[in-house]
Amino acid sequence: MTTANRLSIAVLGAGAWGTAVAIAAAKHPAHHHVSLWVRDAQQAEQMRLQRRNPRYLDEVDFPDNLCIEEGNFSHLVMSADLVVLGTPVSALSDMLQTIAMLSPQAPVVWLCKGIEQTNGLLPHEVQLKAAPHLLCGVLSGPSFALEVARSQPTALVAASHDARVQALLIAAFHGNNMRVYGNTDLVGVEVGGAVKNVLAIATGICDGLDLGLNARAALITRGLAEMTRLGCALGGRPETFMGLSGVGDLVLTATGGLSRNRKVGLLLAQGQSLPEILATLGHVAEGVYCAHNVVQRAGQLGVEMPISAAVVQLLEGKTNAQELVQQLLERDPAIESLPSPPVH
Ligand SMILES: NC(=O)C1=CN([C@@H]2O[C@H](COP(=O)(O)OP(=O)(O)OC[C@H]3O[C@@H](n4cnc5c(N)ncnc54)[C@H](O)[C@@H]3O)[C@@H](O)[C@H]2O)C=CC1
Ligand SMILES: O=C(CO)COP(=O)(O)O
Repeated sequence: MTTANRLSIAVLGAGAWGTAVAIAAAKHPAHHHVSLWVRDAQQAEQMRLQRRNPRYLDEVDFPDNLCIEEGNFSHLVMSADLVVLGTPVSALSDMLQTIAMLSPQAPVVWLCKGIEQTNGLLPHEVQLKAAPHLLCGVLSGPSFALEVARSQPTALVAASHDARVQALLIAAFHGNNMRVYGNTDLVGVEVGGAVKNVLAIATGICDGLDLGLNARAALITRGLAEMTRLGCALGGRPETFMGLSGVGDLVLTATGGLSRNRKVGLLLAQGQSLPEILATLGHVAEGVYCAHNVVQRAGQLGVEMPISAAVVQLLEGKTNAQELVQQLLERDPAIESLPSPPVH
């Protein structure tokens, strides 16, 4: 740390969320020094000239203490008090390996929400495989990039097994219009972040077919039961799914007009093909890439996830939106099984 409260923060990856998080850190009352590393040199040049990100959040100006960087990011990682990875899940393994080589002691947190497509690992499992000795954590919770960039009130979860990483995340982001809550349940927080994306595709389909608000509430509630079952089977704590990274992010993403995953569902319901949708979306919709792995991991653990399984069938072109709804409605009657509340 450079002074008592002022941190040097390197945000690697300048998509919508990396950019918004960099803006939030730079606007923090401690006036952190923030470097936002951009992979694409042309985009970096535009951002430096315009002092905003014309590709993703073009209405929000960068504070003066936010520097745009490109090229080799070694110096940024080696001089940072905190490294924030703003890239999608697909880039996590490579980024962590590179950082571990550059600065094995660097505290690193990721922002991505999903499961790695190639081997079905949650982000912290990717880290354990790729760079097991790094000090790590995840920042998650209900947070649309545009609202964070505009400094609208937001509450997040900083999850890490390491109290120093939690404290750094709180020092970096808690303040002004952002509240950051500590948590040690990495599994629960990451399962929430991954599964809510799949469920947001489902509610997008529901709303795209105009099935009504009753249907949407049912999908969210039964979706939360799916998320909780999988998360607990993987070792997460049931109460985490009642928190910001569970029901909080599920409600936001499943109902909010700014969600890309929900948009995928809306467009699928209108009859567009997945390749068409992905070609025009302009952002990563992690639910598309992790739905299969969510269902596969659930299957390995004997966990039933009918809504997520139906989304996978639709994404794989094995059913259409109307058939998917029929399939869910025709399931046998069941007892409403809910996870027991935690005993304190
Ligand atoms: N946009 C949002 O509101 C939120 C997004 N997230 C999560 O954050 C992650 C990133 O999302 P967005 O920024 O919205 O995606 P985005 O689609 O807006 O941007 C992704 C960025 O990552 C860059 N990128 C991809 N691979 C890279 C690599 N190997 N090295 C460097 N840069 C690379 C791309 O060039 C692009 O700029 C996703 O996992 C998403 O689920 C989490 C919370 C909120
Ligand atoms: O994670 C998010 C909000 O918390 C963003 O969701 P989408 O990726 O669906 O836009």
